[in-house]
Amino acid sequence: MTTFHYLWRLITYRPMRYILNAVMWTLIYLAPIVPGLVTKQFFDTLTGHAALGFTVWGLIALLMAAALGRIGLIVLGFITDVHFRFRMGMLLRRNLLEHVLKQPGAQAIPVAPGEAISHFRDDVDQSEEAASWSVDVFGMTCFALVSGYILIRIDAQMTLLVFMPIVLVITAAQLATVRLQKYRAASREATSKVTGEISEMFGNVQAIQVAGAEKRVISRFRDLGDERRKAMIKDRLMGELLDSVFTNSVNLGTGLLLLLAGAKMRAGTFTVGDLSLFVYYLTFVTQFISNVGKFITYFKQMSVSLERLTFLLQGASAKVLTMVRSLHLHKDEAQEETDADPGVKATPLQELEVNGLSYAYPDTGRGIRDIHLRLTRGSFTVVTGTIGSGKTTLIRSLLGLLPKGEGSITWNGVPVEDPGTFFAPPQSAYTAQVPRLYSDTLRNNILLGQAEQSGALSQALHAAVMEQDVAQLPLGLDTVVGPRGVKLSGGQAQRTAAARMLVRDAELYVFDDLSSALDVETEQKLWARLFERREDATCLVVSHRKTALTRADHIIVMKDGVIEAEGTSAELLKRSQTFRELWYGDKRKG
Ligand SMILES: Nc1ncnc2c1ncn2[C@@H]1O[C@H](COP(=O)(O)OP(=O)(O)OP(=O)(O)O)[C@@H](O)[C@H]1O
Repeated sequence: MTTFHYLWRLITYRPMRYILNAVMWTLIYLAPIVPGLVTKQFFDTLTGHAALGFTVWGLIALLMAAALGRIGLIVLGFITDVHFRFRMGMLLRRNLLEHVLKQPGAQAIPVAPGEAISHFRDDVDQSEEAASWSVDVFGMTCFALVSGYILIRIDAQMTLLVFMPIVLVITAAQLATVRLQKYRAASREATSKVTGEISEMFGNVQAIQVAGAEKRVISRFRDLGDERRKAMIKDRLMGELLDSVFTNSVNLGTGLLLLLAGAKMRAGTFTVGDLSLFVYYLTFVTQFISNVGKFITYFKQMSVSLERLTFLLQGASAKVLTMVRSLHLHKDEAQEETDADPGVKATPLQELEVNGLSYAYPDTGRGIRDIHLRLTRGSFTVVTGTIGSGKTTLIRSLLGLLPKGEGSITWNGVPVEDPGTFFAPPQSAYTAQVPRLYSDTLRNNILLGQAEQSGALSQALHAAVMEQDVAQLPLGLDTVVGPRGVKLSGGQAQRTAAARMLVRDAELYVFDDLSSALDVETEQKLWARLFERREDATCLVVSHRKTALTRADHIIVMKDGVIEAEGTSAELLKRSQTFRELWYGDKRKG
C-alpha cells in the first residue's frame, strides 16, 4: 500500500467527519480575508483613495468581532479535529491489536513488548498527524487561492514576489525529505531499541544480578542511549533546518515587498491600503508556507510509520490497519459483539489424533517433523526427550500457539481448522513451561476473569498441591503476587499456573514440563490428585521424570524434532537408547 493510499483509507474511514472538519478549518483559514479587505478600505479612506462609512472605533470593533468570530471557529475546529483524529487513531490501534491477538500466542509480535508499545503509540500518532494536517492544507490552499486572486487583481508583480518563496520552500522541502525520512526512521528505530532494552532490563533484574552483569547492561544501555541521542539530533536538526528555510524565505518575501512597495507608491500605482492588505495577508501566507512544508514532512514521516506498523503485521496486508470496523464507542455495540460470540464448544473428547504435524522456525529451520500421535479419553501421554528435541514445539504447534505448519489434527474424527481458537477451555487447558503471573491477587491470577463458583477454586488449589502455600501467604488468596507483589517461588508459580488450568473444567490438560520446578513428592501428589478429581481427564504432559513416566499409558520419545520411539516405559527401556539415558540419568531425582 502506498502512503497516499494509506492516507486516503484513513480519511475515508469516517468521510462525513473528515468533511465537517475540512469545512471548519477552511472557514478558519478563510476568515482573515474579510478583516484584510476592511483594513485596506480604512487606509484607503485615510489617504483619500476611497470612502468608508465608519470611524477608527468602528474599525476596531469590526476587527475585534472578526477576531472573536475566528476564535469561536477555532474552538469548534478543534472539537471536530479531536473527534476525527481520535477515531482514526483508535481504528489503527484497534485493528493492530486485534491482529496481534489473533496471531499464534507464541509469535504474536515480532519485537520486544516495549518496542511494540512504541509502534502503537508513536506510529499511530504520526499517521493521525498527517491525516489531520491534510485538512489544514486544503483550508490554506483555499485561502491562498482567494487571497491570491484578490492580490493579483491589485498588483500581479507584487503578488508573484509574495508567493515565490512558497515555490522555493516546497522545492527545498521536497529535496530534503528523502534525507529527513532516513533520519526519522533511524531515530524511531533507536527509540524503540531503548524502550525495548528498558523493558528487558526490568523483566530480567534477577538474571542480571545473578550474572553480575549490571555494569555491562548499563554500558549497553548507555550505548543505545548515545545512538538514540545522535539519531534524534540529526532528525531534529533536519526538521528545524527545514522550518528555518520556510520562515526565512517568507522574511525575504516581506523585504522584497517593502522595497517594491516604496517605489510603486511614489509612482502612485500602489496605495497604503494595498500595502496594508499585502502585509496583512503575508502573515497568513507565511503560515500557509510553513504548514504545507509541515504537511509534506508529516506525510513523509507517515510513510516510515506505515512501514513500521506493517512490520508488526508479520506478513499480513497493510490493509488490515485501515479495515473499517466499529470502535465500540457505544455500550450497546460492544455488548452485541460479546453476545454474538458464543465461543467454540466441541463434543466431549473421545479421541484426538495428530497426523504428519511439522513446524520449522523460520529463523533457525529447526522444529518438529512428521509427528503422529493419538490420545484417547482418560489417557496419560508423556512426551519426553533430550534438551531441544522439540517437545515444547510439539505442544505449541498442536495447541495453535505457533503458526500452522503441515499436518492435520482431528478431534473425535472432526478436523480442527483453527487450533489456536479451538484449544481453549472447555476443550483444553494448558500450563506453559514458564508461567506468567500478573501483579494482582492470587485469586484473580487463578480465575483470570472467570466467575468464582463455589468450591471450584479450593478444589483446583488442592489438586495443584497449593493449599498449604496459600495458608502461609499473609492475605491468603487475596495476597497480591506477581512482579509488583509477593514473589512466588518457581514451583509456587508453576502450581499457581496449574491451578489456573484446573479451575477451568477442560477435556484435555496439557502440561509443559511442570517437573522443572517441583520436587518429586509434590509432583507425585499433583498427578494423584488430578486423577482422583477426574478419572476421565486426558493429559498430555512434557516430562522427563520417572514420576510421570511410570504413570504414563503411552510415552513419546523425541529426538532432533522427530519421534524416535514410543511405547510404555517397560517397552522403551528395552528398545530405546535415548529413553534409557533419560531414565537412568534421572536416578538422582527419583
Ligand atoms: N523461537 C524459536 N526460534 C527459533 N528456533 C527455536 C525457537 N524455539 C525453539 N527453537 C529451536 O527448535 C528446537 C526445538 O526446541 P524446543 O523448545 O521445542 O525443544 P524442547 O525439547 O522443548 O527443549 P527443552 O527441553 O529445553 O524445553 C531447538 O533446536 C530450538 O533451538
